[in-house]
Amino acid sequence: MDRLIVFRHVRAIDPSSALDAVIDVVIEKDRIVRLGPDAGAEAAKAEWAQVITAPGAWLLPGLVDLHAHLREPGQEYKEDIRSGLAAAAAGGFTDICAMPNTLPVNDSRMVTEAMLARAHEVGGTRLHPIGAITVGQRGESLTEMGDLREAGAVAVSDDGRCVTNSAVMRRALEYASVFDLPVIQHAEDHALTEGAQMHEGSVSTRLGLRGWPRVAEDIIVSRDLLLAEYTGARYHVAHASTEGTVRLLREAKSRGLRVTAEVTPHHLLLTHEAVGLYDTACKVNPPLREQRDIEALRQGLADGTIDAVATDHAPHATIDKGCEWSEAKPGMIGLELCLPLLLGLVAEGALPLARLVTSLTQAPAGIARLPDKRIREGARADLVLIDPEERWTIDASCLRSKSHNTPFLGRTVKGRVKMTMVAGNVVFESTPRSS
Ligand SMILES: NC(=O)N[C@@H](CC(=O)O)C(=O)O
Ligand SMILES: [Zn+2]
Repeated sequence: MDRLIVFRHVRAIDPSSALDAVIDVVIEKDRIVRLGPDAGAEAAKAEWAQVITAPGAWLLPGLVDLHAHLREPGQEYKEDIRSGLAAAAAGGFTDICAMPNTLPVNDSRMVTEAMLARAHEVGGTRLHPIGAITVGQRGESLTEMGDLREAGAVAVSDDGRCVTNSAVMRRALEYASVFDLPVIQHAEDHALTEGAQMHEGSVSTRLGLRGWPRVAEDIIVSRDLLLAEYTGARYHVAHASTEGTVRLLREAKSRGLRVTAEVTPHHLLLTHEAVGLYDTACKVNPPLREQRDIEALRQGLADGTIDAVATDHAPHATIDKGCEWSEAKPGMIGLELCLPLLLGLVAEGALPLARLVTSLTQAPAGIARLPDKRIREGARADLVLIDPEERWTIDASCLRSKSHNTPFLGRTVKGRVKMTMVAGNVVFESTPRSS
């Protein structure tokens, strides 16, 4: 018998289809076949139907992450494709894009194909590799972007490193546009951040750490916007962290440039004060900044200047973090915490729910040119069911990721992913509430 899943009386939220209503959603095989008030009443009577009645639950399109580090190949002790995809499914993601700073770097068809073959074996959440911009991420010669694209890469980036040479960046934008690939920049002028350990400000002064000033990001973003305008290419800013980046993007977009940007949950929620007394869980690139940056990033996300939320899920093992601050690797995990943390922002009134949903679904899908994320008849059944009321405390034992490097451990959040579905297949289902 073909698969038949019936969601009864769920609040379905899909801003791109102007949908926010309590309805039934019926899934046959891999597609949404019917939706509407009581549209599932008949189907629910079928003996083989799997009926999901979850009063108060929300049904959203499957989430898309433009920026995750899965560490395979090469650093599987931090994460691998299996654990990374399991974490993604538990976080409500049906599609994630994997950054190329693996070992070896994903700068070739061979690595892209190997990653995809592995993801295929594992199943569940879909993996979309991002190829490197330059060979070995060394910032010198361009990769074979046509090959990467043909093998399945959805974008190019040297993330972890910035393409600082203007001539290389210009050629990268020109070359990538031949293949309609967005160029994702990790905007950091390395000359200004040499030896830097955190945001340059009052906390870095107090702790005696060398600072990573905002302007190191702003300089690259402003130069890149000029190059994007000159070349007409698709340019995307990874993990925007400064007030200046938001201002520059707003101006560029007002003139119709084809530029996009993402922001991470941690840059929307934490300032440099979180570093406290050298808490290495808060060491991240770009660094946690100040309240005025948070305000600008939230405003930018709310008004669409920043298109997408991306996790920058950057797993690191205890050995990489349980050391002196200066030795600790930058990065924090995010796949399983993104949605509940940001639902907190919505609850506070700092972000409209519709913007949050769009920035985690339709917007990143569009940037990576993935199929639409929609809740409507005929759409692929990529869905996430959440209980918006469930309170839970973030604890290492409930994480699927191999690494637990996050400053949010111990924080109580409201809202939990109950089920994730990829093309009608349930790839994650939470155990029923124990209380
Ligand atoms: N964000 C980080 O602090 N670290 C990332 C690289 C990156 O995104 O810059 C990593 O790969 O660990
Ligand atoms: Zn980066």
